[in-house]
Amino acid sequence: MHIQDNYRRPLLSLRISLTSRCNVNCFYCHRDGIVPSSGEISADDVKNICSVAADLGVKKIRLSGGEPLIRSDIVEIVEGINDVGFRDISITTNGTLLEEYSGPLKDAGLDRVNVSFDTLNPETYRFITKRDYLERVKSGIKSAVDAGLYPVKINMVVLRGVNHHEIWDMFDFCRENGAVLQLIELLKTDNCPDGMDRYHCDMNRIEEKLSRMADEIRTRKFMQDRKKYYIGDGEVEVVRPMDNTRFCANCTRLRVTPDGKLKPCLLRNDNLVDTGEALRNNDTEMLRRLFLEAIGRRSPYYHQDG
Ligand SMILES: Nc1nc2c(ncn2[C@@H]2O[C@H](COP(=O)(O)OP(=O)(O)OP(=O)(O)O)[C@@H](O)[C@H]2O)c(=O)[nH]1
Ligand SMILES: C[S@@+](CC[C@H](N)C(=O)[O-])C[C@H]1O[C@@H](n2cnc3c(N)ncnc32)[C@H](O)[C@@H]1O
Ligand code: SF4
Ligand code: SF4
Repeated sequence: MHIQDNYRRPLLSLRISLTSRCNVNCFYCHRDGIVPSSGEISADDVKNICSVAADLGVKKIRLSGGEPLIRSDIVEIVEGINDVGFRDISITTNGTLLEEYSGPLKDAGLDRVNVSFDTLNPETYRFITKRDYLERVKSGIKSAVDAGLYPVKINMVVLRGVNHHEIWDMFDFCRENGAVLQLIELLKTDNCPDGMDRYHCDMNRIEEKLSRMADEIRTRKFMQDRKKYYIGDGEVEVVRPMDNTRFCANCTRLRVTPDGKLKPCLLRNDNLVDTGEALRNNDTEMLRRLFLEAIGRRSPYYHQDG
């Protein structure tokens, strides 16, 4: 049984932001739409939240942030989630600490990772992240593939004038390393700094080219109707959330902030549901009620008449 929201969208997936902290500083970062906070829920809290989510029909857990791998208890967190039992446990990471963690995370029950990696050029990498970790990320990606995390997806935010000309090099890099390329449209949120418009890239032209080259195109129904292009032995997925009513109409996610608030939508912070008291009192019934409240507050951010 899946609980549906008021727009008949089932709740299938929970995205937990484990921290607002990060060890790099990407200039475009929306931090998963989260207002930074210093509080971080414990590994036990994460497990309790996931138990209630599983009871309500959630099948997939995604850990994100900030940078989730800077949590020193990240392996314990994944073990706890794995004990509850889900079809799919994944992490979105910048990959800088992945070489150290791929094996332990796989052993703890992690299924897969998405690694944010926008460029193969060291200068461009430094321009985007303000750090020199490009080689570390490459090693991290290889270690994830070697550890058997599958699929390993490479998240490339397409930035006009910065990396848009690198798409095919990234596609080759992914093919050579057994990863899937995920092209992401730059999203402007309240969290993003000003002046981002000049980096926004028209994804239509990219998708037209992918369509011409693809041997097969598939649509991910319960994943916001995203398109997947199969080209030779490679695979490219395109994520286009901006002003995309179909994307929101097929949204099946609820989020959790680092300080334990349920967040019905990436792009809103005015309808959060605080679970602090329920977590402190270990009150599963109350936590369940709060989940239902948050599900009731879910609504498509971009919609036909708005
Ligand atoms: N508007 C919007 N954008 C999202 C949402 N979830 C993810 N995104 C965007 O999608 C990009 C990739 O997110 P990931 O955390 O790698 O996960 P994913 O691609 O959604 O998940 P999988 O394809 O299952 O691996 C991010 O850059 C976000 O900007 C969402 O719920 N709403
Ligand atoms: C906020 S990060 C958190 C997890 C981790 N630190 C990482 O970078 O993968 C999650 C994803 O959001 C993407 N992202 C961040 N800001 C974005 C923006 N303005 N538009 C589109 N995607 C963005 C990142 O590239 C990354 O793939
Ligand atoms: S690594 Fe992730 S959280 Fe950190 S700044 Fe980059 S996109 Fe944001
Ligand atoms: S409703 Fe739209 S913007 Fe909000 S989380 Fe879902 S897909 Fe993202």
